[in-house]
Amino acid sequence: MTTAPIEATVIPAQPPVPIPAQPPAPATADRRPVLELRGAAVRVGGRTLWSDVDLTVGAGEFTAILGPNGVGKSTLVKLLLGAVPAAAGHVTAPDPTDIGYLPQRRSFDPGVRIRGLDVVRLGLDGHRWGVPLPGLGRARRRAERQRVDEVVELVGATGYAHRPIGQCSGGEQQRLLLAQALVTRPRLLLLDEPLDSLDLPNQSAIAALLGRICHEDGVSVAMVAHDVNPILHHLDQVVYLAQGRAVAGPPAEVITSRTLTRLYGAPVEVLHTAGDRLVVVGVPEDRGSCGPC
Ligand SMILES: Nc1ncnc2c1ncn2[C@@H]1O[C@H](COP(=O)(O)OP(=O)(O)OP(=O)(O)O)[C@@H](O)[C@H]1O
Repeated sequence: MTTAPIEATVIPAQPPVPIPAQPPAPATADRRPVLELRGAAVRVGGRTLWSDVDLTVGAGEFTAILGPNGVGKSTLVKLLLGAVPAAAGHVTAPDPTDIGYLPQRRSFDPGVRIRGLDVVRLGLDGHRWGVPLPGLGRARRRAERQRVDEVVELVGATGYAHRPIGQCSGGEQQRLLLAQALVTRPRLLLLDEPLDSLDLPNQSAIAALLGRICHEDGVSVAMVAHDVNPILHHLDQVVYLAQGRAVAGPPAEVITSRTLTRLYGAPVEVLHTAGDRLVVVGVPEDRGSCGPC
């Protein structure tokens, strides 16, 4: 039996991160799902990680991908990127050029001299998933510079974006990589544990920023998280993977003793601590787990 690290902590209020003006939303918003899984399954290394997964994410929805270590959360992200094939079922996701992706635990060696600004710009012209802004020559370069500055300001990284990224802290690097994922104005942001190297105030600030990107700018966000609490109040839904299956829905319906007990097939208790934070107690060891969850 292990305890999921969904701890109680008081998070100080953060100044709002400014969001630059975005193009106005179309009068007739597209109501089709941005991504959809129906009866989906994945296999890696000859083993089925999970199967029968149903998930629908609409435009501007914030979804957390939760579950114990090794259950296949990152593999779900790779499936949505088209980097891993579905072993069964149907998967609908945007074209990779319409997805912003922040991989798990990416960090730069202290000796890396490339500036933060240039790392962000790689999202436009050098990154695997990046596409150039329309236009040619000087006008295009000006538009790119403007967009890079805009997105660096959006993530609150203006103060250190001119420094070599190797000399930025883990949290600063994480903000610059988030800017890189956002720079092409993707329809879908796929983030693999983006709050990992951040302290609690920064977790709170990035969670609020992601909430605004979803709900004000209409970008869909699907984010792998080990601790749901920093993002809980911004989420529209969670998909909780365990024991080779998944349950998806609003957090208040999924992160409950009843739902998680059914999913794990063993008694699991969800506690509400001071500050309305959630702690999941009694999670059984998952056979595919790399450690306690
Ligand atoms: N290419 C591969 N070949 C064989 N096994 C793989 C491959 N990729 C992933 N796995 C295994 O699949 C399982 C799921 O991996 P994945 O990274 O998706 O888990 P996760 O839920 O994101 O884990 P964590 O929370 O620890 O990051 C793990 O046991 C991992 O070792």
